[in-house]
This record gives sequence, structure tokens and C-alpha cells, in this order.
Amino acid sequence: MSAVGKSTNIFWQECSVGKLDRQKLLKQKGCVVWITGLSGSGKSTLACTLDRELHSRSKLAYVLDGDNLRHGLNKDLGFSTEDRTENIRRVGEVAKLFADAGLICIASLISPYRKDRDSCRGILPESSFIEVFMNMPLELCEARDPKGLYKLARAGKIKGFTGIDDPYEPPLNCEIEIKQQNGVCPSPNAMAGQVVGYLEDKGFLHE
Ligand SMILES: Nc1ncnc2c1ncn2[C@@H]1O[C@H](COP(=O)(O)OS(=O)(=O)O)[C@@H](OP(=O)(O)O)[C@H]1O
Ligand SMILES: Nc1ncnc2c1ncn2[C@@H]1O[C@H](COP(=O)(O)OP(=O)(O)O)[C@@H](O)[C@H]1O
Repeated sequence: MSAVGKSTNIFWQECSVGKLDRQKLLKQKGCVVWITGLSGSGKSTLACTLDRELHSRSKLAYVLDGDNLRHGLNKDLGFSTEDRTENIRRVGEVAKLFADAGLICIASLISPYRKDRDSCRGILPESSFIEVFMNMPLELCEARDPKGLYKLARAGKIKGFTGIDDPYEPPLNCEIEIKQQNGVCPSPNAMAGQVVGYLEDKGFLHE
């Protein structure tokens, strides 16, 4: 019996089917691929291309996209520092459940604050939080501007936009960095291939 947060008198319920049983069934190991970077850096593109590539290899993955989750689970949150922190905390907890279910959970959120990403890392089993940094220059993201948000931010019509008037803290020790080569961004397939190579090397694509 214990107290956790505001809950008192709560108990942990164990079930006889465990993570290892699920991983055996799925022939893979559960983990979280956490994609962080500026708006327009290619997070969703990588998430969806990776999802498709894993699917084609009969591996079960699921994408948690920041924009999409803000339509439901996180629709009560805005973009203040506190709300972004709560956004990342919730998605980290959901991602942890997916990884425990044995899935390769692909989370793609700006997640601008290092301490919030590190907190998510801290609640996952050792080595199963794989941080992927979309290291794309602001100028490239701003030139892409597929939703026209940078334009609005520059015009002062969106306040607190990441990279413009709100901070982005790059990872210090990420597992994977995606960056331009000779000024050219790798193709979506090449970006996904980099992540699949990592998952393969570390044994996540086998039970
Ligand atoms: N102020 C501000 N700053 C940054 N982004 C903004 C903002 N307002 C709206 N948007 C849109 O919200 C998307 C980012 O949501 P996230 O949940 O990933 O953000 S965060 O991790 O909580 O910072 C982001 O999507 P992506 O472009 O896919 O990154 C934007 O479409
Ligand atoms: N590797 C890439 N090469 C060329 N264009 C890309 C690449 N990745 C993303 N893009 C384009 O950049 C824009 C932003 O990508 P998106 O995945 O929506 O970024 P984010 O989710 O980080 O906001 C989109 O128009 C997308 O088609």
C-alpha cells in the first residue's frame, strides 16, 4: 500500500502475462523512439516513414504525434512552459505503456526542454529510450514552413513559437542525430533507414 501523487491507499496489480511474454509473441522488443526537433524539421515525416518501414518488416509500431495528441488527450494544454512540460510528461507515460506492451513506440514532439525529455528517459527501462534529434537549421525549417506558422510567428501573430521567441534546447547525448550532409537533408527513407539500422544493431527487432 502506498501514496503516489494525490492518490493514497493504492496497490500495484501484477498480471501473469508479462512484457517478456508479449515480446515473444511479437518477436521484437518494446522501446520508445523519441523524435525531437523544431517545427518543420521533419519529425512527422520520419515518424511515418519509420512506421511504414517497420510495418513492411512485420514489426508492430505506433506513432504518438504531438500535433495529433493535442486533438484529444492533450487538448487542455497550450504552449506555455508548464503546459509543454505536462504535454511531454503525459506522452512519456503513454509511450512507456506502449513499450511495455511490446511495441516500438514512435513519439514525435518538439519537446523543446532537455529536462522534460530526460524525465521521459528516466521512467523507461535502461536503453529503451532512443532519442532522435532532428538537427535541421532553423533557416531550413522556416523556409519549409508547411503550415505557415513561422510566418505568423515572425509577424507577431503567434507568441512563444519555438525557435523564434521560445527556446529549443538540443540534446547533449542523443542516440541518433539526423542532419544535413553537404547542405542536403537526407531523404525520408534514408532518415528512417538510420533509425532502423540502430534498432537492428541493438536487437530491438528480435525477441
Ligand atoms: N507556439 C508554438 N510553438 C511550437 N509549435 C506550435 C506552437 N503553436 C502551435 N504549434 C503547433 O503545435 C505543434 C507542436 O506540438 P508539440 O506537442 O509537439 O509541442 S511541444 O512538444 O509541447 O512543444 C507544431 O507541430 P510541428 O510543426 O509538427 O512540430 C505546430 O504545428
Ligand atoms: N527528409 C526530407 N526531405 C525533404 N523534405 C522533407 C524531409 N522531411 C520533411 N520534409 C518536408 O518538410 C516539411 C516539414 O516536415 P514535417 O515532417 O511536417 O516536420 P515536423 O513534424 O517536424 O513539423 C514537410 O513539408 C515535409 O514534406
